[in-house]
Amino acid sequence: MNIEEIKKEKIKCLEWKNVKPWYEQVKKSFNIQKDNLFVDYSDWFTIGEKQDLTKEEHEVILETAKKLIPWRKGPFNLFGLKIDSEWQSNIKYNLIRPHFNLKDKVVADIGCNNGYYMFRMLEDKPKRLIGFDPSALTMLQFEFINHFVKSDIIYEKLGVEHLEYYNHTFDFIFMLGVLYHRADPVGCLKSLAKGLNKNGEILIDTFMIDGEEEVALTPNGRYSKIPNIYFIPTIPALKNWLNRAGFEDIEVIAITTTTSEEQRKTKWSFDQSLEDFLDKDDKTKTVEGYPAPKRVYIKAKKKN
Ligand SMILES: Nc1ncnc2c1ncn2[C@@H]1O[C@H](C[S@+](CC[C@H]([NH3+])C(=O)[O-])CC(=O)[O-])[C@@H](O)[C@H]1O
Repeated sequence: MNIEEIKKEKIKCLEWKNVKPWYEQVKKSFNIQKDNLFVDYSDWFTIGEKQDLTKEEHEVILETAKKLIPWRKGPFNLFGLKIDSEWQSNIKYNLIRPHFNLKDKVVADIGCNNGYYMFRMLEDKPKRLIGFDPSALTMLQFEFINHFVKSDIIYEKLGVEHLEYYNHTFDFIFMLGVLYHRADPVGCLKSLAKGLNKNGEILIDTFMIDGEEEVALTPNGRYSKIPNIYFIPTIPALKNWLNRAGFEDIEVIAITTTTSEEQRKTKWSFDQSLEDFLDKDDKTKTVEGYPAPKRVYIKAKKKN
């Protein structure tokens, strides 16, 4: 696989009929040049202050942010404009935060969406930070925000399937909320192992079901109205997958049930959110009758 050729091919999406209008709008925001902006790396990832911009510049920021709806991950505060995304991603970030130190490490965030976690990870001063995500919309959300942050984060419009062919390996790989989207989860975890340096580590989260049996739920069609969910394992089954993929020291760091505090409709998101995905009369079930979304967070090391 020639990764440079794939990258060139993928970037052509900026000319696609549905993507071009987003890109044209983002380019307008690139005309706003500001230096030494205030940055706050906390829950509302904040760049710049209201007084930094003229009225016309504020209008461009607002128009661009609106054009790039839905904002699934965040929240961001851009020159006082509060982009309150569907997910309060700060809840996930704060949960995983005590479990890593990225100082001087080469780090990847696979399925990085618009880069919210990567922007927050900058506080650790990693040696290099690279996000992989095949979505054009989230890439443009990232480029819009990063134009003002001016970080050296690299956003690759690539998927986890490209990781093992990338031009270098990583010390630490995050892959949050991606494994259930993969039809071959063990193969996907093997790609993570191939993408790691010796002694490399991963931190992942995925949907899980309760139980001690080594089994996985395979939804028939949609799960929580999401079309591409393939396997939802018990924790013992997930540990077997990780073991087969070449990981050891497998540590469960948290188990959570998604709440409507964490995922909800906002004016920056789609029309539907968690409350529409669960059974109206029984919030422990999805609309399809499956167990409601529960996530397990795992840290593991590559076997030597
Ligand atoms: N082949 C692929 N390879 C990598 N990423 C992909 C692929 N296909 C889709 N994606 C991307 O994976 C992300 C899944 S969301 C998790 C976001 C964040 N990590 C979070 O944990 O909040 C799911 C969720 O919200 O649970 C999206 O950004 C897709 O574009």
